[in-house]
Amino acid sequence: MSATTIAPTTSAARAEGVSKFYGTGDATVIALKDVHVSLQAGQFTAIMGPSGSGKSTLLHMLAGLDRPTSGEVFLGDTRISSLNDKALTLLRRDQIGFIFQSFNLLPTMTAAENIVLPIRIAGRKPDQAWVQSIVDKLGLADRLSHRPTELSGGQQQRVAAARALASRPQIVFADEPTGALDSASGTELLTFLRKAVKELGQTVVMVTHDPTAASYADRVLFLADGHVVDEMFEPTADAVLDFMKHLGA
Ligand SMILES: Nc1ncnc2c1ncn2[C@@H]1O[C@H](COP(=O)(O)OP(=O)(O)OP(=O)(O)O)[C@@H](O)[C@H]1O
Repeated sequence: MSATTIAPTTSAARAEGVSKFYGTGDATVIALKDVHVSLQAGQFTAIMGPSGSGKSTLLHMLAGLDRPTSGEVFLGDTRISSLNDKALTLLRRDQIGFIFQSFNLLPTMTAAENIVLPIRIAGRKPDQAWVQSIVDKLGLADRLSHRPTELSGGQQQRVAAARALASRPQIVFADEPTGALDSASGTELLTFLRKAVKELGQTVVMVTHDPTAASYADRVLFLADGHVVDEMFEPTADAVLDFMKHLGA
């Protein structure tokens, strides 16, 4: 009988017994309750669930944008829930990429300047070959000298995606990244995120309402009432939609 080899897996981020309460007394809202989850490095994970189920709260906890009421959050081997504010700010700047629904580009800067801004702020030099490969994959090469107002929403979000990946972060968090995009621009962005994971070895975690967007992921986590209630690997849009109907979304 041959021995079974279990492939080693590395956790890019994990939550251990994470709860998050907002408010006090009768007004307390339980946004997350005892969540245990581990997100694999080199995977594309989508977080789905009905409105108010805790998706953004979980993303904010994992990304060190907010602190849990109880429980622990790790980025790789670093216990981020016990870092002070300054250390957490540096960790976010140096090791995490963010893509938000609203792009958050600086209007006075060109696309090229926006893309490398976090690296410049950190006092480092961009890896030009890496940045160029990201820009090429995103089809932004002929837009680099444009300012955000001279770009479409889809192009602005692709600049935001380039900025998120420019420093080769340990993990990229995307909160509803296609929420403000038309479907063609959304597809372009999702195709890029898929390639960033498959071809560039990046790790992406995305909150979305859209089953089609979730189908680009390797794994979907389903939240309901502040709990992770299920997960799906190699999701299809139809399977995700069916599951969301069960959750009453
Ligand atoms: N800063 C806050 N203060 C008070 N309650 C909050 C705060 N942030 C979130 N909540 C509450 O926590 C719960 C979870 O919110 P969260 O935004 O994480 O859900 P979500 O699944 O991302 O929702 P949506 O899909 O509508 O964006 C909700 O009941 C929400 O009203």
